[in-house]
Amino acid sequence: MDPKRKSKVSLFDVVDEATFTTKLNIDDGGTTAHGFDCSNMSPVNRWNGCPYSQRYYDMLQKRTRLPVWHQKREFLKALKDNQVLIIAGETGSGKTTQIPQFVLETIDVESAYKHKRFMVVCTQPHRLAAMSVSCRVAQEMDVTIGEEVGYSVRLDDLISDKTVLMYLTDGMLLREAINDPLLWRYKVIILDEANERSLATDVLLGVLKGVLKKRHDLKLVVISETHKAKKFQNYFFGAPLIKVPGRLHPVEIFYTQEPERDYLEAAIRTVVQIHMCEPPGGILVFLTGEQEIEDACHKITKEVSNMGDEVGPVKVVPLYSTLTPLMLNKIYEPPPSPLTKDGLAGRKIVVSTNIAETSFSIDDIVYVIDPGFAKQKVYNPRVRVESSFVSPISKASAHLRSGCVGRTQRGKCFRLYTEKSFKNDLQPKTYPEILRSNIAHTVLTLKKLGIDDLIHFDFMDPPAPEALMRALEVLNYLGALDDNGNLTKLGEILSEFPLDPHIGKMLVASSKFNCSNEILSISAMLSVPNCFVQPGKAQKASVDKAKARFRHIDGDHLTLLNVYHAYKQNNEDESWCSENFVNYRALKFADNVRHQLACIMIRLNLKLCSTDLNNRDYYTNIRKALLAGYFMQVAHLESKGHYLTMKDNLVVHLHPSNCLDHKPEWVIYNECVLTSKLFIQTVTDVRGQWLVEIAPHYYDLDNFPQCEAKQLLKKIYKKKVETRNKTR
Ligand SMILES: Nc1ncnc2c1ncn2[C@@H]1O[C@H](COP(=O)(O)OP(=O)(O)OP(=O)(O)O)[C@@H](O)[C@H]1O
Repeated sequence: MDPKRKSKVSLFDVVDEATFTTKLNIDDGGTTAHGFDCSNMSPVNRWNGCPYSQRYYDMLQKRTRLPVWHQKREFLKALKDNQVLIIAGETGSGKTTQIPQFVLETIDVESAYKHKRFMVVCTQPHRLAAMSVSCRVAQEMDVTIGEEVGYSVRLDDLISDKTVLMYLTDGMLLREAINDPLLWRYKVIILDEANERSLATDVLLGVLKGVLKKRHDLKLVVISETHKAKKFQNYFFGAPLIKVPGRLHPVEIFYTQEPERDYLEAAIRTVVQIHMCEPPGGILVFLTGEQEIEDACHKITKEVSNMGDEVGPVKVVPLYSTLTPLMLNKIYEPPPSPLTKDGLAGRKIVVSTNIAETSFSIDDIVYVIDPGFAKQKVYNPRVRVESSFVSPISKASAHLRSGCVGRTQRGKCFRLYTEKSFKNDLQPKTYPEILRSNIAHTVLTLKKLGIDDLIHFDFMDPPAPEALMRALEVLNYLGALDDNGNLTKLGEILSEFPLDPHIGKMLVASSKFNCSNEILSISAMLSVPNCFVQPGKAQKASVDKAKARFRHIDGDHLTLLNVYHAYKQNNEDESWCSENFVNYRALKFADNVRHQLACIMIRLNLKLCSTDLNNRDYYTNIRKALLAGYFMQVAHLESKGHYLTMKDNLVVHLHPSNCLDHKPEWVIYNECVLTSKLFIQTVTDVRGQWLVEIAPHYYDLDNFPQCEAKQLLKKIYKKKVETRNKTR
């Protein structure tokens, strides 16, 4: 080992803050603006033995101005004295980037490398946050991303055996616990944004509570927004709480006089008004989804450019979870310069989903526009379908949004709803994901972790008994759990896929149906929200024409397969994508997902194979494999012209976006969406006899409600018996 790497610091010895540089702006007494003594800092990076770069010093100077720096000593002392610690603070105080680095200072470099363990992990609810924060922290530590600092997210990671700090999604840590139940690789676990209460965070909390009892050397730091910190304190037996001040300047809140009829139009109008009338400063607009955000960015840019020299230039930046870290960096860039020397100031406008409420803090934002809506995932256990709805946000969410300004200067928040509506209509808080999600995959993970007594598992907020029962039932029908609720061999396999168990089942079945290559592509395409670009109304006809080129008359899954094949045949070419209105980034992402899923299949010894394209069973085999995963999401065309879902008997309609050229008697579907009616989306034509062939245990007529489909299935069963008798 490089002797320069040697450190005398052992775990939880508080490192003296006197580790700074003379290259900082130091006052005469050798201290920084915060009074730290910088005179005896080593000029060599203890992690890689290299001299620090100038960028390191520049960043360090900024870091020392973050509110959390004032509490470094207090934090390290509390961490030394306690097994669990709760940190609460407003967004932008430096928790995500600095706390893990403070913890690292307590780690002995030599033993870190000797034991080849990741010492510190910090979880994030969003993959984009994990990827981007790790890059930022690698820069702050003056090391290469993927070496000393890395990330691990679903289907992607960048780590090495040198990694000592890893940012990862909470779901990934949960998966790690499957193979390493006591998480021996970690010395300190930091659960960041715990207040978001993602499904995986909630399960992790329960799992970690158990691990902490068995591993007294493990430390846990839970980072939360101030209002929810008390709940974490209570959950962890009164663990100490450190409050970090965040917002330092007042924020004025404005409401509309009357409710807005069209929140999107109102948001764009408000952006333009602010840009025309308010002093310089960035604008953050909250909208609900990727397509809406892209449209809004387009419209804002157009409206501002129509105004010519009357206003300064704008840089409009989207922010949503499927961006790449490189694209995300734009949110931190400065506003555009004035067009001429004496021209009007430029402005940065970030248009984001609610991901910006907690996961990203952008310092130069002065104005927030909050239309009061967000896309929420809701699971209906009765019909076993998870859907996304645009719904009003909670008061807690509105508070977080207004908290995105005011840290570096005074700010303004424009709520596009009335004060009365804020007071009377918004519910106090957003319900944790565990109370509104399909928990089948979570139950599978818990079973794999050896947690059988789910009723008594220490959930912070236990899921509804109906949701739990539904999850157990679904897993039983899929063959992942036996009738006693124990994990089967297939369940073990399905738990290896970081995906909904229906997709896992489809992948496993696809090897038997000789079409796993195709099902891999379809599964990957299902993991991206929209593979087509949807520009404004003007181009709708051209987009529809382009889409028609990929259309497969038997359904949307096969159309997705056609899009993927065309993308590969055209050498993943970006300009081909834009000519055909195919979302290049989405396809690139899907391709990566496909690669990762293929690796899992190879590891599990599942055959990668295809039926010959000229064989007439090519598409039939694919449709059968789809049904093997989705046999619980089937609808039948009733004589009255609508569809009825199997067993639940819900009246549904084919979504107008479907690619079918006919109304099949039976269809499988991926989602149910409620707009003007209840629609089924992403549908494919299947045959009635396949239902009884592939899922006879589910289509057992003794347990089937009366409906037209039951009569048909009876006939199919009868015919099957007759054919069998004939062939005997
Ligand atoms: N990738 C990045 N590029 C530039 N600046 C960044 C980046 N990531 C974070 N920052 C800046 O670092 C500072 C600290 O951010 P940090 O995320 O640690 O705060 P936080 O208290 O954890 O806030 P949040 O709750 O929003 O995550 C902020 O000024 C932020 O703007």
